[in-house]
Order: sequence, then C-alpha cells, then structure tokens
Amino acid sequence: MNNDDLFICIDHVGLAVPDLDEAIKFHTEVMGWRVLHRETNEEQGVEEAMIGTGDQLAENAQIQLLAPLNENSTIAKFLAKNGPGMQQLCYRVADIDAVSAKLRERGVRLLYPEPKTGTGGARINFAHPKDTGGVLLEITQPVAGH
Ligand SMILES: C[C@@H](C(=O)O)C(=O)SCCNC(=O)CCNC(=O)[C@H](O)C(C)(C)COP(=O)(O)OP(=O)(O)OC[C@H]1O[C@@H](n2cnc3c(N)ncnc32)[C@H](O)[C@@H]1OP(=O)(O)O
Repeated sequence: MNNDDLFICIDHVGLAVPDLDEAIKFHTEVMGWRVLHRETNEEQGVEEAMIGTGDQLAENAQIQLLAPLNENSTIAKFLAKNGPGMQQLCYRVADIDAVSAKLRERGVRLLYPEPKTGTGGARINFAHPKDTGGVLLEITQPVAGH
C-alpha cells in the first residue's frame, strides 16, 4: 500500500478554550509560546489564534486556540460537553482533493462534500471521530506562506 501521498506532517493540535484572550495570555506568559496568527472564522463559528515558537521550521506543528463565536458554535457544544481541552488533531496535506478521495475510498467519512475555508484561507475538511478512533481529525491544505 503506497501512502507517500497522504499526510505531510501534523499541522496543528486544536484546543477548545472558553476565552481566547485569557488562553493567549496563559500560553504566551506562562508557556512561552508566541502568537503567529489570529483570525475570526464565521463559517466555523470560531475565534482562533495559532501559536508557536515564532521561529517555525517549515514542518513544525502549531497549537491552535479555538474559542466559540456564539452558542451555536461546535466549540461551544464541545466545551459544554467536555470542558476546555484538546478538540482536534490536524494533518497537513499537499492535495486535499486527492487525499479526500483516498480516505473516502478507505471508508473514512469526511464531514463536508467539498473542502471549506480554514486558517489563512486553507482548504479544510474533517474526518468523523467515529471513523478515526475517537479523534476529530482535520486535514488542511494551507495556502503557500501560511
Ligand atoms: C478554523 C478551522 C481550521 O483549523 O482551519 C477549525 O479547526 S474550526 C474548528 C471548529 N470546527 C469544527 O470542529 C468542525 C467539525 N466538527 C463538527 O462538525 C462537529 O464537532 C462534529 C465532529 C460533527 C461533532 O458534532 P455533533 O453535533 O455530532 O456532536 P456530538 O456531541 O453529538 O458528538 C457525536 C459523537 O462524536 C463525538 N465527538 C464530538 N466532537 C468530538 C471531538 N472534537 N473529538 C472527539 N470526539 C468528538 C462525541 O463524543 C459523540 O460521541 P458519542 O456518541 O460516543 O457520545
């Protein structure tokens, strides 16, 4: 089985947090990370910040802080059920259409029929946690430079 064309690396690990500013304060002032990027994604119902070392190597994973934009957000639902904590693991891919086709062929359900927009304009999709051993798995094809 040739899997060379599936995943490049872990892109990020997503943490659900109730308050983005408070989470940024903790992760920068206590944990020593730096904020690399911040944005609001209305479609996903999140306010997010990507944090890392500030001197990211090309394939160095980041931490994504995810706060709910409103009570309908998947993050609000996650927080109500589980409290703050790890919400997702995200693998980086070069060609999300090809990887999606291969995962579907292997019986993994993806949540969206076509990729949606994620961090920095990336094309993203999610595999259902029931098909991945209980982990919400995102796949992302970033825009070059992000
Ligand atoms: C900005 C972007 C980016 O990176 O670019 C983002 O990440 S945005 C990040 C926010 N957006 C997303 O997460 C979008 C994708 N997520 C979703 O659409 C949703 O969260 C689903 C994964 C479909 C779950 O929603 P649903 O309403 O079905 O929740 P539910 O509570 O009824 O859960 C159904 C079953 O899945 C499990 N489940 C739910 N969320 C889970 C999670 N994050 N990790 C592991 N398991 C999870 C529940 O425990 C439950 O299992 P039991 O039945 O055994 O109790």
